[in-house]
Amino acid sequence: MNALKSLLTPLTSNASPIHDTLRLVVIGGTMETARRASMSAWNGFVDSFFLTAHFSQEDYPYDWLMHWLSKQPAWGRSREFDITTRSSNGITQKTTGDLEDEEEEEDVGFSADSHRRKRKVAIIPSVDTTHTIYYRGHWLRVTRKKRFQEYGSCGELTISVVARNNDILKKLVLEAKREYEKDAIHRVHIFMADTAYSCWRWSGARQKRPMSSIVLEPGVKDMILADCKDFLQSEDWVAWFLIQAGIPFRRGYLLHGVPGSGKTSLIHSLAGELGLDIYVVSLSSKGMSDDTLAKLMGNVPSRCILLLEDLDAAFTRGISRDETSTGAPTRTTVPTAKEKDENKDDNASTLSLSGLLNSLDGVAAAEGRLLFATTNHIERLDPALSRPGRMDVWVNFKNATRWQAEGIFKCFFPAESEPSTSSQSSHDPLSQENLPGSRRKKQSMIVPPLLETELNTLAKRFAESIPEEEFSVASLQGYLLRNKTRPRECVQEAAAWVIQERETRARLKKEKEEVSVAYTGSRSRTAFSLDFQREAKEKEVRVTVRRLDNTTLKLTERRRPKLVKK
Ligand SMILES: Nc1ncnc2c1ncn2[C@@H]1O[C@H](COP(=O)(O)OP(=O)(O)OP(=O)(O)O)[C@@H](O)[C@H]1O
Repeated sequence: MNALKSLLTPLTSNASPIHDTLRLVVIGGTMETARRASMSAWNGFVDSFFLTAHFSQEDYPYDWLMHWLSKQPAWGRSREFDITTRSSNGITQKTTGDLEDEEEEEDVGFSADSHRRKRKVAIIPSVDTTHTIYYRGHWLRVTRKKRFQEYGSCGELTISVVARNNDILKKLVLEAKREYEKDAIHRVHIFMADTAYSCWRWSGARQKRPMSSIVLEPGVKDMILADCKDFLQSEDWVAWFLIQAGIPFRRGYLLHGVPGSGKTSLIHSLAGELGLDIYVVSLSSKGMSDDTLAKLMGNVPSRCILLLEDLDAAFTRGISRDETSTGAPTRTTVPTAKEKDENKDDNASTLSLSGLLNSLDGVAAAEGRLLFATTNHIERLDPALSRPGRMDVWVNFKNATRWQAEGIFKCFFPAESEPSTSSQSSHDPLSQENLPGSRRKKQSMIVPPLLETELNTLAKRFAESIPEEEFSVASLQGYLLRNKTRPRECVQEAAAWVIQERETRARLKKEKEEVSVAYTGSRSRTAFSLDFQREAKEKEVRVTVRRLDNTTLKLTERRRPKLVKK
């Protein structure tokens, strides 16, 4: 205080306007500094009572909390908000009833106007706005933020609460998790490998597909499902014992066979049945390398399905293998820095087979996850990759048998129970009982339900028109989809469709052969022209040398190269 007085005395002794102004500046500045200091001290004091939790969009708890918040009325009453049709987690954010209408639900597509996909609209409070929500006797301060990173922005949620310890935040997270899982029970989450940053990106949540909608030869589905369940239910001590004994605790399934036979569909269906997320890696994707794959494998959660898609495509894109290798994982074929540099330009996959085997066999792989690999060309796979221990269960997917044709027909048309029989849910996944509300209503409006006896007869007749193992289930599904409102006509026209399909295939095959011949011809012409250019270049060099040699001889001859057709 004395110091302030001594500072002000020279000013007060002189009453000129300049001095008055200076005096005001000094007093004002001092007061503002004091105010700021006291405010920050107060904030610091108040903040010392707050517990704050941060949730990053890159991790699951963020999704749980966003889902929980979307159900809080205070969150929906925000006065500054974003309107979006995208939900961060595949589970629609329910913030307000104003923009929602049960009839407006996203339609998956069985109605005549299914091309007009309707979207749900959600309201999410804008970033950097703070909301106060009352929860179990505490006031939560919730703020949504955006954090900028090297590869784009990432959402963040901050929740502060005045409490003695973090019990209340733990309760909140657990409750949010439970609610999220309850609502996500009908969905399978899919994560795709991002090779650029060696991490997993959430790519969407799909509606679970009932196992009954996958039509495979009797026993196949049950066998795989039982095997997966058996593996997942292994007691922890079994896993521990096996790992200690050096025995790999993992299970690999190789699904191979013709395209469109249900390999991917079966995996999605199994994921739904087992309540697992799917992590998908395409080994031939750009930028895939041994290191990237190892990092990705290390970041897969222990309970999930890891799907290696189109295993054979990775080979055609140049997975290399040391010829002397025995199949045991080694690092000998890891591309050198020079090789990597050469590949950098086209960003191609530099994954080696040894790198792949290392990743599959590595420590991170032995955590009880299910590995599924699919291929259309099993003959192209290295035996080391598909040997038992890496791929324990092999399933061959063939073109549709008559039995499958009958099954897929029944999946397509709704069945109505016979008046006399008790109401019984048919195995049909699209049957009235198995469809969600609005979709069930719409389908029964456009497809008149068939009595079960008629459906069985039609399905049998349809199967009789389909040749054994000639068409994929996907192509039969395409035909049924085109006729989804006319089951009877669909059966009558099936034989004609088969003939038409055969003709189309023959025509396409012929066209392909012609293109291939033309391509081979043009390639040989190109090869010839390249040979010519190379030879011309060599001659030119020789002539140039001669010129240099003959400078004194004054020889300036330039010969044309001879054309040699190889
Ligand atoms: N066995 C099946 N049961 C039911 N639907 C099937 C079956 N096979 C194929 N489909 C249908 O055909 C379509 C393609 O199937 P899917 O993608 O599972 O085949 P895929 O064998 O994985 O093919 P690709 O090898 O080309 O990846 C899907 O819409 C699926 O519903």
